[in-house]
Amino acid sequence: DDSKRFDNVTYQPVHRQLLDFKIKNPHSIGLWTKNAGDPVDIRDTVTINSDQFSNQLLIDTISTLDGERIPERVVHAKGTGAFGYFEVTHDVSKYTYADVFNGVSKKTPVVVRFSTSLQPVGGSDVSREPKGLAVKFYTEEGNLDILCLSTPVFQFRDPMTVREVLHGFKVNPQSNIRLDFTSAVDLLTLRPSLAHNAFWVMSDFGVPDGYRRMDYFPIHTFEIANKYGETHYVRFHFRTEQGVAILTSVQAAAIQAVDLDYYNRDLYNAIDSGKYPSWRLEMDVMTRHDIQKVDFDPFDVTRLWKNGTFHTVPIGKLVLNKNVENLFKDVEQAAYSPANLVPGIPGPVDFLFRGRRTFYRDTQNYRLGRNHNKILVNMPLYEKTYVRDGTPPTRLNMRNAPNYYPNSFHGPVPYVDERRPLKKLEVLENNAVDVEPLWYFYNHIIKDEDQRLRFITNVAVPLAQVTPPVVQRLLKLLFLIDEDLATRIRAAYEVALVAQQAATLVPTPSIEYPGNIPTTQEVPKHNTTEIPKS
Ligand code: HEM
Repeated sequence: DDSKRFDNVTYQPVHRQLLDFKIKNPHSIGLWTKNAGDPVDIRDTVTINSDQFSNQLLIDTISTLDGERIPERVVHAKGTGAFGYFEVTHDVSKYTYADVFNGVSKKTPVVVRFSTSLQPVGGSDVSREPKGLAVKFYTEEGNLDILCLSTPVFQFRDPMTVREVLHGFKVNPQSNIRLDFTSAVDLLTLRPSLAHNAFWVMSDFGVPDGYRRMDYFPIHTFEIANKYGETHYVRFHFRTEQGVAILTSVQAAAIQAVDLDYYNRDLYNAIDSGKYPSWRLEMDVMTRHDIQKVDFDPFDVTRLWKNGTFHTVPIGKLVLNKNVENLFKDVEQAAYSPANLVPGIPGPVDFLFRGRRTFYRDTQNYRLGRNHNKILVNMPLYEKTYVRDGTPPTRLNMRNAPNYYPNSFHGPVPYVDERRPLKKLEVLENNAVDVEPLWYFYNHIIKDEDQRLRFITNVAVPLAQVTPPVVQRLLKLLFLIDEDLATRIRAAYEVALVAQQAATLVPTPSIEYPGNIPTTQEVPKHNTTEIPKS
């Protein structure tokens, strides 16, 4: 028995997935059927020398294979997921009446998706870019989706900028080069709000050592409300209980050369071995009064809140204890939307968030179809709507219930949420770019000379690929931020240019094959030596 033979061999859980299946299912899981359910005859599984047009198995096989791909996510395309729960550890009822965060020790099931942000589906996990965590809480009051990045600041405040960033930072339309640094730096210097997030990404924080080893931030300032209708303004943070760990660019390059799935592997192995990763969820809180007094815009997603203006409140714990069963079912078809909020969490009020309310629905309608909330992984615990028909899955389509509202025939009815805040906050945002957070990052968030040196090298090395006028514009921007930073990057850039030139002088040490690739086979010559007559 195979499963016994491998008992003493140590495989990583990712390598023994099939063996684990076999151990769980000591016999075949059943008869193989065609797509409509009729059993497959073994003679139809081979088609050579047969009437292929009469072979429904062949037709089913090829036509479904042809349709296997759906559009990949326009961002955050590469990712993986897991199941788990969220447990409330502290009483936060004075801040929010959201059921999911009320009642110490209450557990809510979750499905999460971790992602890289700019990689295509088959890309590299240890690429230098923000990483994502999306959490879907299946609460009693509907799905709450909280989407986070590994950087505590975002790139821009105006949703209009998003397409330019994805075009400028993803693949070049002619050269097919992923992350063309000329377009990235060009855009960044013309839209300097992007620089703060870029500083985080180019620093040690840009390549964490696995999805388990980083903190995650929803970034936006959320409005939350308690049962008296009082509001607070909060920034949530998921703090890793595995400890923050980073990879240097050199380490990441070495890993990337052999393993594009380094993060996926680490997460799967950890969960499968019972080392369940967890994060503490906490929130930095300001009152309505506080936000009017501070000397910075607390809704600005491109900057951090200043110490002394808020207090931090622990909420609970996110624990992941189950690997997904099927990547397509549980991860690819998952539709996380920041607009999926619940009573007690009215949500962010800034302009970027308002944009995001529409984008995710729209992109998921395109990617998964208009009924994407009826796909298994996205289905809320309870749902009764007046939505009907459309592209499958429609599930029971509300059976024979009335399909218009209002009606006098006992269709679903709305409720009155008396706790809902009466006043709506209107926020106006400034379009100016403040370089102070960038100065602060370089001088205070970067803690020591080693970190500073790695940051400078990470910025300077790719600059050698960028056209000189664009580099000059970047150096000007850096001078506005901090003279020491700009001087050191300029010096490191000059070294990088020389190193790049030197690299072109050294021939690539590839191995030559003599002649063309053979496309015919030599007839082996037989030994014609005559056998001596005895
Ligand atoms: C204008 C701003 C933004 C736009 C237009 C945008 C757009 C998108 C789109 C189109 C997707 C793919 C969704 C899908 O196909 O299912 C996505 C995914 C994601 N976004 Fe954003 N995004 C923006 C800002 C942000 C911000 C501020 C955060 C976090 C603080 C964020 C976090 C994420 C995450 C974590 C995912 C991956 C979701 C998943 O795992 O399925 N995004 N975003």
